[in-house]
Amino acid sequence: MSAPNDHVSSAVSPSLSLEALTQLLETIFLRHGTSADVARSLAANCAGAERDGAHSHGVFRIPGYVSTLKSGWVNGQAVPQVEDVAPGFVRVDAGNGFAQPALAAARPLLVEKARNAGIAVLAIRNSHHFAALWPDVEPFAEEGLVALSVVNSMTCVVPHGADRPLFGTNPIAFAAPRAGGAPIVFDLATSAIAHGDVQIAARQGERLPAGMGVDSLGQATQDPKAILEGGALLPFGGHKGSALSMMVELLAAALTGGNFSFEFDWSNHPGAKTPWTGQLLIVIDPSKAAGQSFAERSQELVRQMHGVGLKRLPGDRRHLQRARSLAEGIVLDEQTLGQLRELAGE
Ligand SMILES: NC(=O)C1=CN([C@@H]2O[C@H](COP(=O)(O)OP(=O)(O)OC[C@H]3O[C@@H](n4cnc5c(N)ncnc54)[C@H](OP(=O)(O)O)[C@@H]3O)[C@@H](O)[C@H]2O)C=CC1
Ligand SMILES: O=C(O)C1=NCCCC1
Repeated sequence: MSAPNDHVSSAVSPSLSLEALTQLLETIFLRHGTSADVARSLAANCAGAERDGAHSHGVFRIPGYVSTLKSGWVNGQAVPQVEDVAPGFVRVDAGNGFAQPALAAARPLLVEKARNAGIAVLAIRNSHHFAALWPDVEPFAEEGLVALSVVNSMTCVVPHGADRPLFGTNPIAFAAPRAGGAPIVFDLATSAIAHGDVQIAARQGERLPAGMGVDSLGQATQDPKAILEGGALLPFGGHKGSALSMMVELLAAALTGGNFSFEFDWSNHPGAKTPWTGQLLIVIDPSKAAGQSFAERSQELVRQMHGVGLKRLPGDRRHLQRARSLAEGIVLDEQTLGQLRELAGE
């Protein structure tokens, strides 16, 4: 097992420690006009995704962040405005900035309210979310809380039974504490495949499994380029995923005051990639619930699932990859690392 090194190329593939990758990404964000707070927040998020092998939302996203910042579509210096509106409700206007700093700004108040009232809602609007959603919920479960979050994105998914795209890929993430183990966490796009994975498949010249999307004529296709160039994605699970995607539009946009996935127009900002929408979080303090300890019950459920033959829980793959990355370093190919260094001005 080799030790993680800091920006040192090896004969095989270069690997970076989490700290070195985070620092490199922070430099990129700062260099492209974000405030120090925003740079720190986005770099930690993106490096954490890469560490966990969440490649569709790791360093793959950096050129998109940079082109978006350059286009003027997003305010990298935005200071989120947190409003305490009710005993169980916090609102944030992200000021056309990124969603992660808005969550960070509202987090202490949200947790205080959830612990006092048993439940609290955070409604973020006027925000851009270009990342994986699990980093937004996992930390709540690590401190004993249950968290659910939804965010809508940009029109690229055809609602079940319709013939043109309207919804975003609209992920749902959930985290719950578990006694004696990592929290239970899942995070899934409500589309049959995340848009990022379609882009990666197109770049690598791979075909997609059947049932993921349609071409510009509405015909089923397994060609990722046909989906990206005038085509669209399908929801997962037909009418069921479509209903969940609709729910995400309602909660992340209508309830927060953010844009629906079809409402914003970025055509005057060439290079803009980040959806300008909203995000909702619901945080529950399970110590207020009836019965035995929630975390013990979570663990009992997992035990029973393993008892019926389950080998992999959602989150298991990430945790395995996390342990590997922390021990051996985060492996990036030469070309990607070179591109990151260039963006960092190194
Ligand atoms: N910001 C935005 O607007 C958007 C962000 N996204 C992000 O894209 C990412 C990828 O989404 P998606 O492609 O749907 O995710 P996946 O389909 O890869 O995984 C969805 C969930 O299922 C788990 N899982 C996958 N395979 C198995 C299995 N065989 N057995 C048990 N559990 C399994 C995963 O756990 P594990 O992670 O451990 O594999 C994960 O929690 C998400 O992080 C999402 O937030 C997507 C759309 C829009
Ligand atoms: O992968 C996706 O789908 C998306 N990720 C970031 C925001 C846009 C949609």
